[in-house]
This record gives sequence, C-alpha cells and structure tokens, in this order.
Amino acid sequence: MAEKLNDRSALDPLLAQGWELVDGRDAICKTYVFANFIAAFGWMTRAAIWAEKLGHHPEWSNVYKTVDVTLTTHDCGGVSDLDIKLAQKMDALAE
Ligand SMILES: C[C@H](O)[C@H](O)[C@H]1CNC2=NC(N)=NC(=O)C2=N1
Repeated sequence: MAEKLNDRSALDPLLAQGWELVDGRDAICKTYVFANFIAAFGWMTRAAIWAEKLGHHPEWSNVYKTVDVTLTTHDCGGVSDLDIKLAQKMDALAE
C-alpha cells in the first residue's frame, strides 16, 4: 500500500521540470503540449500502458494537442512515491 511522502523535497526535481503543486489538495499537475493531436494521443497511449504496468493511474484530460495531468494517490489521500515514479516516466516518454 502506497504511503504519503515523508520527504517533500523528493518533489523538487519534478517541480523543476514543470510539475506544480495543486491548490487545495495534495496532488501534482503538469500540462504537456505536443506538436499535434496524434503526438498527444500517442503519448497518452504509451503513458497508459506504463500506468497499468505500475498499477497507478493518472487523472488527465486531452484537448487537441494539450494534455493536462494530475497525479495523486487515492489510496493514501496524497502524493506518494508512485506519483513520482509515474511523473518521471511521463516526462521520459515526452522527451
Ligand atoms: C487496487 C489498485 O491497485 C489500486 O486501487 C490502485 C489503482 N490505481 C491507482 N491510481 C492512483 N492514482 N491512486 C491509487 O490509489 C490507485 N490505486
């Protein structure tokens, strides 16, 4: 079972990569903008396969070439190491 982060400084590298803390809840978010819809949806497909592999799933929405992502761990009611793992993977897939 995932646990809320003890060491919040673990978030610092993500905050330096465009992730932000969500107002009013323990979650992180990022907006990705791709070249076009196919690039955005292709990335979502790859990220979805990794989310399933990690057993950890994003809150996200897509409009044309933009994907808004929010990560939090529902099981523990806050950000956990699984959110960090998924965020790192999403960034790597977007490179
Ligand atoms: C049983 C199952 O593994 C859990 O419910 C997982 C699935 N995906 C999840 N995704 C997210 N974001 N938070 C969770 O707490 C969570 N729990």
